[in-house]
Formats: sequence, C-alpha cells, structure tokens
Amino acid sequence: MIVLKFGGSSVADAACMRQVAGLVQAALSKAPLVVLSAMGKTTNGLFDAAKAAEAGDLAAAMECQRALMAAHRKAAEELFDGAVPESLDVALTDLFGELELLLRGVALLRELSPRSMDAIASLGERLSTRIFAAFVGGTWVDARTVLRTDDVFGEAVPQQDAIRTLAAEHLAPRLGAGRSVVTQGYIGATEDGLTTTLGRGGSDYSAALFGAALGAEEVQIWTDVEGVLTCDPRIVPEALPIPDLSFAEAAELAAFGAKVLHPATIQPAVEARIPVTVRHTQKPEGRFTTISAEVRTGRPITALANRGPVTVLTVSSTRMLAQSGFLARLFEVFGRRGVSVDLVATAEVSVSLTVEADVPLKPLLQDLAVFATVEVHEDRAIIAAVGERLKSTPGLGAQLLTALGDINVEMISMGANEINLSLVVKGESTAEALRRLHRVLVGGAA
Ligand SMILES: Nc1ncnc2c1ncn2[C@@H]1O[C@H](COP(=O)(O)OP(=O)(O)O)[C@@H](O)[C@H]1O
Ligand SMILES: N[C@@H](CC(=O)OP(=O)(O)O)C(=O)O
Repeated sequence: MIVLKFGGSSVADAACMRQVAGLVQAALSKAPLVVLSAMGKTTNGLFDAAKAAEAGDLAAAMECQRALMAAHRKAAEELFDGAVPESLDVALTDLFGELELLLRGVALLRELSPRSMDAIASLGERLSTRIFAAFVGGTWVDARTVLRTDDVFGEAVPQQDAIRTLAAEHLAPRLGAGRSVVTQGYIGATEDGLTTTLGRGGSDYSAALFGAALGAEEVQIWTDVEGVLTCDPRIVPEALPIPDLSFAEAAELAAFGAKVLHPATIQPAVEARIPVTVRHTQKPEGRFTTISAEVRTGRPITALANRGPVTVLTVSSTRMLAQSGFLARLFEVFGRRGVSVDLVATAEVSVSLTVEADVPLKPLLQDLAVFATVEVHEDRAIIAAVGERLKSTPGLGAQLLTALGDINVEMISMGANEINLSLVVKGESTAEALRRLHRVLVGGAA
C-alpha cells in the first residue's frame, strides 16, 4: 500500500479536489491511504473563530463559522454539480453544528483551553475528508480511532505501538487494490477518546505515522512545490528542486525551518525505512524529491533553511565557577523551566544560545541572575546550511562568510551531526543573507 498526503493548498477548493481525485484514481492499484489536511487556510479560520469566542465576541466567532461553512458548502455544491448527496449534507450540518456548540461554550466561559482548541481545530480535517471521501467514493475513516496520542493538547505525542495495533484493526482491513481509504492528518485522540492535534503542519507527520504503522512502500507528500527546494522559494525565487535527499538532510532542513515538511515527519519513516517523496499536486509529471535511506548525496551544501524570529541570550558567569560547573548550572535552569535551546556557542565562562522568540524570558532571567549576567538580543534568525560533505569540505566556512559580505554574523555553530552549519544574523538581514549564500554556494547544487 502507499500513503498519499495532500496539504491544505492541494484541497483548497473544488477544482483542487478534482485534481486530487484524479491522482487518487491513478494510484488505486497501489491500495492508497489518502491523508488530507483542512481545506486551504481553514485551520487558521478555526483558530480565529476560537480566539474571538474566547474574547467574548460571539458575533465575530459566528461570522468566522459562517464563512467556513459557506466555503465548504460551495466546494461540495461544485463537486456534485448542485446535487450534494444527502449523507454528505447531513454530515456537514452535524459538523458545523458541533463547531457552533463549541464556540458558544468557549464564548460563555471566556476560556479556551488547549483541549477545547484541539476539539475546534479538528473540524477542518473532519470537514475536508467528508467532502473528499464522498466525491472520490473512498471509505472514510476517523483518524481518531487509529492515531493514539498522549494528552498534551495542541502538541500531542503519538504512541506508535498503539497506532500500529489500531491501524491493523481499523485501516488494514479496509485497504486494497482498486479502492481508496480517506482519513485526516493532524488529528488524533487519547486513550479516553479526547481529540488531540499534533501541532500546526502536523498532517505530514500523520502520513508518516500511518505509513510506518502499515508498512507502506512509500509516503507521498503532495503540495504546491516540486519537492524540497534548495531554499524557501518565497525568499529566493530561483531556488531549485532537489531530486534526492538523505533522511538526515531532510530532517535537518525540516527542523531548521523548511516549511514544506513537518519536522517530525522523517522519524517514523527512518525507523520503518520507508521512502518519502515530495511532489507538486498541479504538476504530477514534473520534478519531485525522494528522501530515502539509500540516498547518499555527497554534496558539500544541499540546501539552506531559516528559522526566526529567535532570541539570543549571552550568559556570562558572575562567579568564578569552573566552566563545567557553570554549564551544568546553566542548563539545569533551562531544563527546569522546560525551555529548549537550539544553538549553543561557548567561551570560557560565557555562553551564547538561542531560544524561540515566544519563550517567557522573565522567569528564566530571574533564575540565571543568581549566578550570571545575561544580554538579550531579540529579532534574530538562524540560517542553516545543510549538506552531507559540509564538514569535510575545506574552505567552506571561508566561502560562506565571504558570500555574506557586510552582513554581520553574530553566532556560528557547526552541528554535532556533521551536516549542519548554522549562523545567527539580525532578523532584518535574513532574506539578503539567504540570497547571497544561495547565489554563491547552492545555486548549482540540484
Ligand atoms: N526548502 C523549501 N522547499 C520547498 N518549499 C518550501 C521550502 N521552504 C519553505 N517552503 C514553503 O513550503 C510551502 C509548502 O508547505 P505548506 O504550505 O505547509 O504546504 P501544504 O499546504 O501542502 O501542507 C511551499 O509553498 C513553500 O512556500
Ligand atoms: N491543517 C493543519 C495541519 C496541516 O498539516 O496543514 P497543511 O498540510 O496545510 O500544512 C494546519 O493548518 O496546521
């Protein structure tokens, strides 16, 4: 069997869904499991509605709900030329009724817990899959019966052993050559049946989890670009598709901001050694990227990614602690506060490190003040150069810094895994830095 995952951009309206249906029909002999995201920007719309309800503005929340309802009904009407099957009509009415109830509840309490947010966010994928399954004639499966997670709402952690057992029970018997099964990305449920989500962009992760659980021959991520490109095409329009990527390179690019793949997607695929391909829904005959265990690209630099905004903290010891004591104390604070650190560069008794921009700094700074002084630099960005021969290619560091010219580099970190070299620059310099680096170091790589 194979897994076909279509992102929000691929199922944004009726015309897109028709295109996707054609791709599913073409793959029927391979017993496809179709994993869909919510239509277009529906998830953002659901977040907006929930936030309006939390603020007590029920009218605004209902306005969002009506807009979403109109878009989904329009898609269904167009797909079925005005003759929407009664079962689909009832399903849509029920789902929008559920959304209204949830929003009214949030507005009444003026309280939006992560648990309520997940219940609301799940509606996007449940709606898109209902419409698409009816249109393509596939079997609709509620992902919440299979994708078992813990109860960290909003960022739930999948339980892969349980998912394997549940997939064997609920998905495998329905899969077969000549028919399709349609389910939701992004959503799951706890053992008690409470709805959870895997975090924004989590549909890719769902696809990989289903693929690993079912021993798929391939997981195909269908989107709006011809694969993973050498840089974010919105910043560097001349970015090129990369034909092949190693698992390690893909994982590193995703972790450092290449939005085309959810950062966690690669892990279940690596463990099950399932190839992942990234393809363009509107150009199925075009170029695409294959990510697999077999790939050895051997390039010095394959691609660039960027992540920001991040905050740089430069922490210097105020006591004459030995370096080992200082580092132990420092990271104990981050561990206790549950703050993850991305990049680290150390000197004798001072350390620079980066944290996500939305990390609450006050408690962290209070704890650090006991033994250190801290300089805080906000609005920074991490630029990561990723490539299999990055570390073993002499002169690359010099080329990189020369390419940047007058753009100031505030921190450099060569990843311990040999394939990532990360730089920190001011946020406002990110686009220009990427363009310069891409022109000199990556342009001819693909
Ligand atoms: N290195 C990259 N390669 C390809 N696309 C990238 C890269 N970095 C960022 N992107 C962006 O990721 C987008 C695809 O991801 P996303 O919008 O989540 O798609 P989908 O809706 O299909 O899940 C592309 O349209 C592109 O703008
Ligand atoms: N719909 C969810 C999950 C997802 O993965 O979407 P997309 O495939 O469109 O990035 C979100 O917007 O976060």
